[in-house]
Amino acid sequence: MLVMIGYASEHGSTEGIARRLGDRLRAHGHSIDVRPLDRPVEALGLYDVFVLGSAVHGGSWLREAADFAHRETDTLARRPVWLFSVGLARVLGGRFAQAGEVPKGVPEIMRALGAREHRLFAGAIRPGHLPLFGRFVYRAMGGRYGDFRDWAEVEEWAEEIAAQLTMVTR
Ligand SMILES: Cc1cc2nc3c(=O)[nH]c(=O)nc-3n(C[C@H](O)[C@H](O)[C@H](O)COP(=O)(O)O)c2cc1C
Repeated sequence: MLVMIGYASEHGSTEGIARRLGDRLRAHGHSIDVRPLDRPVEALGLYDVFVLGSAVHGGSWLREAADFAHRETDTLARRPVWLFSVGLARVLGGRFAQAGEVPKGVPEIMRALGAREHRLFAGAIRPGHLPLFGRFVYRAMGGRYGDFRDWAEVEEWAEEIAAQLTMVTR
């Protein structure tokens, strides 16, 4: 299968997860293109399968990921699609978790594309990612800094997708 793994990543942690998913799926013999969603993708119709992910900012996907999903709905809806988000809600809990596991706009995208699943992965944050005032607010809300990505969980999900791909025919 020719699989496109598309990502929207402000500071690289979502890109890292996209690349790790790609490595695992490649090990199952699939051809993988890992591509940023803020650049044009040619010949989208050639892909058999899509895995699309975005960092979560302000409770939503980054604009380029949502724009891509809306712009390419016709093509994507004809293929198996898996979605993932990368955020800190689950890691930090409390007020951060109140926004929920599914970012704003993602349920609508799932429905429009007929996506098979949405996963929320833990991401990473450093003080330099936030403006000074943002750092102050983040600390006051009990926020912590670090790389919380759970690579075993990411690889497990890739294995689950790989298992389902054995049942996908073009
Ligand atoms: C400005 C900013 C806003 C963020 N807003 C949220 C949010 O609303 N919900 C959440 O779970 N994580 C939020 N995060 C955490 C990021 O989603 C997390 O750090 C993620 O790993 C970033 O991915 P990236 O490195 O690919 O950009 C925010 C981070 C930044 C820098």
